[in-house]
Amino acid sequence: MSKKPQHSVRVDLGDRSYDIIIGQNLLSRAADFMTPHLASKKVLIVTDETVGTLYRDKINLNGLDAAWVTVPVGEASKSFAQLQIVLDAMFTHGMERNDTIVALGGGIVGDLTGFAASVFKRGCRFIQIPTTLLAQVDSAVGGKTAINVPQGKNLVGAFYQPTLVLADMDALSTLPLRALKAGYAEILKYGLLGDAAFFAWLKDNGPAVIGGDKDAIAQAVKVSCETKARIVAGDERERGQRALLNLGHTFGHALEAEAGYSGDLLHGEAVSAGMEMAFDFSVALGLCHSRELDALRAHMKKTQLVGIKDVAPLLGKPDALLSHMDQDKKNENGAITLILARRIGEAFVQKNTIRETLSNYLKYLAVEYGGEPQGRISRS
Ligand SMILES: NC(=O)c1ccc[n+]([C@@H]2O[C@H](COP(=O)([O-])OP(=O)(O)OC[C@H]3O[C@@H](n4cnc5c(N)ncnc54)[C@H](O)[C@@H]3O)[C@@H](O)[C@H]2O)c1
Ligand SMILES: O=C(O)C(=O)C[C@@H](O)[C@H](O)[C@H](O)COP(=O)(O)O
Ligand SMILES: [Zn+2]
Repeated sequence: MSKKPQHSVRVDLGDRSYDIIIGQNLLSRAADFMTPHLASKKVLIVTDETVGTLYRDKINLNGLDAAWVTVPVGEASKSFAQLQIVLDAMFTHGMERNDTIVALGGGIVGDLTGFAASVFKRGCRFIQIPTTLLAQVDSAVGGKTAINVPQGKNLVGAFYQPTLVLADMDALSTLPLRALKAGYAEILKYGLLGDAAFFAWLKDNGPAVIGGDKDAIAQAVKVSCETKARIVAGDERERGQRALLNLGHTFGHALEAEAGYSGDLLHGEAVSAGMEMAFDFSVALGLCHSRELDALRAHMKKTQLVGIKDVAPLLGKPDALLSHMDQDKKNENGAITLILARRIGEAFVQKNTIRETLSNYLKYLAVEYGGEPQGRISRS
């Protein structure tokens, strides 16, 4: 048994409360951690091809009646087709409502598996074992589950909480730098939306997080999970403050749609560019001082995050971006809701965005950056 430090963060949701266990050497003890949360021995592990290859032999499932299903890598797996494959595997394994489906992988596996859990026999038990930085700090926590449809990102899904989250820091040692940076974007989000002191910490420690420093990563995961757990506990179904977690996402999801959900633009990359847009738009509206945007840009440069310039080829069609934003789940009465900022550490929910103003901003982006091959996101 490892003596290395281990944190536990509680997501307080009454009888659906659960713990996020953050530590090292957890996969090798997975059965021990999971067993108290199981009502039966039968589990189905959902993973993707990469994670399955790396971790199938490393996760300890001793004593459990475990079956596996593997989906292809990439955003295209958040689909009805892969949902059907996962559900078929659950039926084939003879699962009942009290049996447990386990997501072993990044946010794509987690979102798909959680949605399968929510609909299988009207809801079965569900455990998250996130293996990307993004999934450990964000997607495995809070119960948003979804697949994508042609109309847009995450538009078919459910709020459905896991009973346990096991975040093993050791899994991150195999993560490519690009995926670490994509996860870092969601960590940065917590500083930007409501925690200037955390942003200050990231200014000093962000490069270490991206560089793979285990202590820095553990601290960043802990603070991120604490923040997300607090926000979710206060507003599970995004009727108010939870929408702050969507900072950068209204723009970001539109960019992902324009990129065709291809590997050219990862979710975390779209979010970092989207957060820069949210601050830039806030400055343009006179809601935020330009020095805040400058500070964000300086940090994004230092940590080499994807920014507006990098997504230039996706900015050439402002009307298309606007129509993607029209499908956003935060919208009310036909008007777009955006998460904007007053300063670093203070974001707010802006309902009823004036359409013409947003359209003009997107047109400005198209003229200023659009179509120029300044960045590395390729035109597909
Ligand atoms: N539900 C939520 O609250 C929430 C929050 C944030 C993001 N998301 C969703 O999460 C998805 C993005 O998740 P992601 O960034 O984890 O992407 P991902 O699941 O595609 O994982 C990124 C890549 O890393 C690989 N990988 C995973 N773990 C690995 C490991 N330990 N070692 C080596 N390679 C590994 C995967 O195979 C994949 O190629 C998006 O669909 C996004 O919409 C959901
Ligand atoms: O948990 C939340 O709430 C979030 O918004 C977290 C986001 O990082 C995540 O990408 C989420 O899936 C986006 O939610 P959506 O409702 O815009 O699909
Ligand atoms: Zn996100």
